[in-house]
Amino acid sequence: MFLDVRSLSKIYGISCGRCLELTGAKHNRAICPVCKSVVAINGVDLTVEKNEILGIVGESGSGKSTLLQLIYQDLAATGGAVYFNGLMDDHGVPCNILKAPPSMVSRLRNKEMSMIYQNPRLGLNFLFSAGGNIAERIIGGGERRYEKIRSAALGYIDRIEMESSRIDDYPEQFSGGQQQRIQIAKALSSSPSLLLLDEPTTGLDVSVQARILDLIKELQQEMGFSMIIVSHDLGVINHLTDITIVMKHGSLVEYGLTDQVLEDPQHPYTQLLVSSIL
Ligand SMILES: Nc1ncnc2c1ncn2[C@@H]1O[C@H](COP(=O)(O)OP(=O)(O)OP(=O)(O)O)[C@@H](O)[C@H]1O
Repeated sequence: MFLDVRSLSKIYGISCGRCLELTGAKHNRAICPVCKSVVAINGVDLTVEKNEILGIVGESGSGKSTLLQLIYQDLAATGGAVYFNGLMDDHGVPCNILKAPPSMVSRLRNKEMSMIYQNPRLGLNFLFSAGGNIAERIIGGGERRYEKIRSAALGYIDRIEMESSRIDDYPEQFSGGQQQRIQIAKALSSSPSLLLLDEPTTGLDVSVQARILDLIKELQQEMGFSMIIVSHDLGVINHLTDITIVMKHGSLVEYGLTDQVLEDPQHPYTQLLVSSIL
């Protein structure tokens, strides 16, 4: 198994010890009735295989972004485990990366996993040029030779269909769609095996959205990484993903092949979501 997430939880607040059992989709609430903590993620289990694309949908506040941030370790989890790409600890036991030493976590974040955020300001350093942003990640992945870094950065600029003459321009000088493409180039420049995308095209013009989604799909097929994508848009989920999970109040209410989830939704929330686009 490439990515194995087990009983993952994130609680904001003091937590009384009963928060997980008293919240989630089955109780139709994310706020613990005893201590009022917010349970953003409640015992989530999921797996992703190599080259597989998992989609996450769910209403606003259901925990989609938090789930990605826990896997990428932008946020610290309250409980649970994440196993990644067969990584073992010093004793030859599968390594829960949530408890891995900082050196391993930084290697995972700088090389093995990449995140593309809805807001380019979270994924790009606006004080660096487009090329500088890509170079930063290539250097983080271990490359130190200037010529190699520059030519790799130019290669990625070309791959996202941008003029090479713009490599020294700053993020501020690009449109929203171009900034997202630079984020994609930066994220992929370390050749990650897992790409996490949090609403990467929300807020962009529909034609720009379509081109960026096609680009992501092409690059995924070419480079063969696994992907987890959060989207409000079932069209995006249908176009890109193999497997879909549906979240509500921090827990999974549906989990299956995307075709099945969209054609024959089982949970009332998913039925509502699907019927709203028909
Ligand atoms: N710092 C925080 N303190 C308290 N609660 C938080 C904090 N950050 C997030 N939450 C809560 O965690 C829950 C999950 O938030 P999250 O951003 O993951 O939802 P989402 O499904 O991505 O929503 P959206 O689709 O609106 O982006 C929400 O109830 C949110 O209010």
